[in-house]
Amino acid sequence: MFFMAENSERMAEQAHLDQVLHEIDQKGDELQKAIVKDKEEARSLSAHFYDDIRLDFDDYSTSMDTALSIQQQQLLLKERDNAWQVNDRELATLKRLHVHPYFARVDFTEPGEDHESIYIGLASFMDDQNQLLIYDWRAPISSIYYDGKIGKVTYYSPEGPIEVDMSKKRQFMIEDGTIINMFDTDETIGDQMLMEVLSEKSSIQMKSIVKTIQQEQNKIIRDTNSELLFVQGAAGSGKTSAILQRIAFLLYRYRGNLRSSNVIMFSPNQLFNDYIENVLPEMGEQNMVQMTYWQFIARRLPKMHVQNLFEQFEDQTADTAISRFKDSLAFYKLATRYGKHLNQSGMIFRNIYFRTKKKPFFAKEEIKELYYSFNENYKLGNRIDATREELIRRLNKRISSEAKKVWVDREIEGLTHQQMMDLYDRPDQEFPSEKAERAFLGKKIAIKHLAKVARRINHNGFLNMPAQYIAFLKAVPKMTDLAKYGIGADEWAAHVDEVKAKFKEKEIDMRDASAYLYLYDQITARQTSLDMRYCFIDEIQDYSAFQLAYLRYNFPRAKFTMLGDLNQAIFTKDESSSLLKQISGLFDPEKTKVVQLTKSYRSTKQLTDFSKQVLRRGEKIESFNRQGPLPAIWARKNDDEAIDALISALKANDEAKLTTAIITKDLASAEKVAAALKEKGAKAHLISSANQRLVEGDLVLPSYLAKGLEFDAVIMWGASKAAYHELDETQLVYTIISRAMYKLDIIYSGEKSPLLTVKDGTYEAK
Ligand SMILES: Nc1ncnc2c1ncn2[C@@H]1O[C@H](COP(=O)(O)OP(=O)(O)OP(=O)(O)O)[C@@H](O)[C@H]1O
Repeated sequence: MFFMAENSERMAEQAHLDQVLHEIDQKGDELQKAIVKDKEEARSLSAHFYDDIRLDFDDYSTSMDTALSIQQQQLLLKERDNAWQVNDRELATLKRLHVHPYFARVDFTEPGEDHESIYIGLASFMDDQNQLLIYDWRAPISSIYYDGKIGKVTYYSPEGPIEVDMSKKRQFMIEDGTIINMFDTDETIGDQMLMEVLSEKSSIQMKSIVKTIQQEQNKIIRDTNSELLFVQGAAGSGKTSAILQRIAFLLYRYRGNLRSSNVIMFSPNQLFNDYIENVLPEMGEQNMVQMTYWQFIARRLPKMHVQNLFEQFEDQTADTAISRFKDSLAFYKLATRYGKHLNQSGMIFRNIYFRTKKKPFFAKEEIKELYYSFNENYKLGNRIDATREELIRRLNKRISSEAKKVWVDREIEGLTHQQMMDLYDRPDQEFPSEKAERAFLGKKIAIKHLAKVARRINHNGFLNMPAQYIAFLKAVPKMTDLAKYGIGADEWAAHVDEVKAKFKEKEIDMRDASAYLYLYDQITARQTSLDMRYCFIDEIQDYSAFQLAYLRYNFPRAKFTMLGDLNQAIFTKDESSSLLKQISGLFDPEKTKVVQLTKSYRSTKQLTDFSKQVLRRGEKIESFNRQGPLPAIWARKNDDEAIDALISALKANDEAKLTTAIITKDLASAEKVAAALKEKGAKAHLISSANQRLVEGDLVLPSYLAKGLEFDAVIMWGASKAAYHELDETQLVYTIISRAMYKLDIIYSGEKSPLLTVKDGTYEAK
C-alpha cells in the first residue's frame, strides 16, 4: 500500500528541501573559495620555493639544514595540495547532492531517545551546527528504509543490532529542486517508485539502483561476514546492480582502510565493462579493478596465443569427459599434489646458452643437480631462489675466464675511441701496462654480455614450463584413475599429444592456461595478491571449478562474492549445477552464505512469463508486474522472408524509439545478418569482438557478447531447429531472450527450435 501525502505536507516538505538546498549551495560557495585560496597559496609556495630555503652546501652540518628546510617546504606544499584536493572531492559530492539531494525520509524512535526524522540520499551532508541534514544511504540507520515495514525494525550498527520503531517511510521524486512526487508507504520499497524507475527507457549504460534497493538485494549489499557470498539469481534479478551497490557500500563502510584498488571484479567481457563503468562514479566512488578472466590469464602468457572468448564459444570439445575433468576441482587438487611432488623429483630444466648453441653455458643436468642438492626442508620457493642465487654466483666466477677468450679480444680490437672511453671508470684512467688495460676492458665486456645470461637466470629462464606441464599431464593417469571420469588411457594420451602440438604452435587452451600458470606459481612460489580484499565474480556459471579455485589461490586474503544464474551457463552448460557444491568446499561452511534472488526486474511481466517456459527444470522466477506487449514469433519459409520480417520488426521498434539488439547464436550468423541488413539499407551496428565499444543505436551481436547486457527490445535471429536443437542449448536461448526489457521478437525460417515450445496465448504469432 502507498498513500499520497496531503497537500500541506507537500508544502512543508518543499520548504524543507529548499532549506537543505540552500545549505548545500552555501557550503559549496565556501568550499569553492577555500579551494581557490589553497590553490593560490600552493602555487605561490612552489614559486617561491627556493627563496625561503637557505642554500648552503659549505659543510656537512649546514647542508643538513638545507635538506631539512627543503623538506619542511615540501611538507607545507603537500598540506596545501591535500587541503584543496580534499575540498575538491567534497565539492564534487555537493554538486551531486545539489542535483539529487535525497530520495527518502524515515521517522523512527530509538529506545530511550526522542522521535527522529532523517532524510536519505547519495552522501551525507552536515550543516554548520553539525546536524546531519542528509544521511548516506550506506549509513547503518539507512538500512531500515530498505529492510523494514512500518513498526519494529532492526538495523545493525557497528556495536550490534538495534531495534527501532519506524512510524513513517516516505519516498520522493525530485527534479531541479522541486518535489515532483512523494508518497508514503508501509511496504518495504513501494512498487510505485520501482515502477517509475523501471519504466524509464534503457540507455547504453547501467544505472545505480540506490533509491529502490529491494530487501533481499540489501542483504547482499550489506553483508560483511561471509568469506563466500554466493548469489544465485534469475536473469534480471539485479545481481550485477547489487554487486556495484555492494562495492560502494564496502568502500563507505571501511573508508580509510579499503580503497577501490583493493577490490577486483571479474566480468564476462569488455563490453560489459563499458556498460557498468559509470555506476560507481555516479555514486561518488572510484571504479574497482576490473578485468575478464581471459585478460587475467593472457597478460601473463604474452608469448602464447590463449584461446579467447570467441574460440571458446566455438570450441566443439568443450563438452567432453576430458574437458569436464580438467574443469574440476579434482584436477586442481592433482596439480597441487604434483607441485608438492616436484620438491622431491621430476623438475625439468632448460640449458642456458651463451654465444653458442653448441655447448650450454649451464647445462640442464647441472641445474637439476643443483636444484635437488638443497636439503629436504626446502620448499619449492626456497629451492628456486637458492638455485638462482647459486647460478648467479657460478656466473660471476666465470667472468674472468670468459674475459680471456678470443671473442673478447676481437671486440676490443673493434672498439672506437668513444666506446673505449665509455668502458673506463673515468676518462683519464691509467693502467700500469697494456696487459692490465686488456684485462680491465676484457672484464668489462664479458660482464656486459653475461648480463643477458644473468637476466635469464633471474627470470627463471632455466625452467622448462611447457615440458613440465606436459609431464604433469602424463603423470595424471598414475595419480588418479581416469576411468572414474569416463576417460580411457588412449584417449588421454592422444589428448596430451594434442596439447603438446598446440604448444609447438604457441597456442594454449583456456583450460590448460589456468593449470599451466597454477603449476608455474607453485614452482616459483609467486607472490599472490595479498592486498586484494574483495573479489567479485559475475556470471559465475561460465567459470569452471578449477578457475575459481585458482582465483581463490591468487587472492588468498580476499572475501569472495560470486554471482550467477545457473540457467544462463553458456560455456559450462549443464555442469554448472555441481559448481556450487565444488566451490563451497574451498571455503569455511560457517562463513559461506547463499542468497537466492527470484524476482526479475528487467523485463515486463509478459516477457518474464514467456522466457521462463523455456527452462526445463521449472526454476523459481517471479515476474515484476510491469506491463508490455506479448513477445512475437515470426515463422518464415526462407531466409529472404525472414530478413524482411527482421526489417519490419526493426522498423516498428525504431518508430517506438526502442533501442534494439539483434542477437544471433554465433559470430558467423551475426556477420551474415549485418551484411543482409546493410544490403537492404537498414542501419545496425555489428559488434563482433569483445574489445569493441558499446555505441548508441541498434546493434547486431552474437549471444556470448550479449551476456549481462540489456536492451529495450531484442530480436532473436535464426531461432530454428537447425540452430538450437540440443537440450544443453536451453541456457543459451534463455540468455538471449532474457536480455529484453520491453519487447521481444523471435524470427526463424524453416522449423522452429524445439527449445522454444511455449504455450499458446503467451505470444503473438506473426
Ligand atoms: N532494486 C532495483 N531497483 C530498480 N531497478 C532494478 C532493481 N534491481 C534490478 N533492477 C534493474 O533490473 C535490470 C536487471 O538488473 P541486473 O542487470 O543487475 O540483473 P542481473 O541479475 O545481473 O541480470 P543477468 O543475470 O540477466 O545479466 C537492470 O536494469 C536494473 O537496473
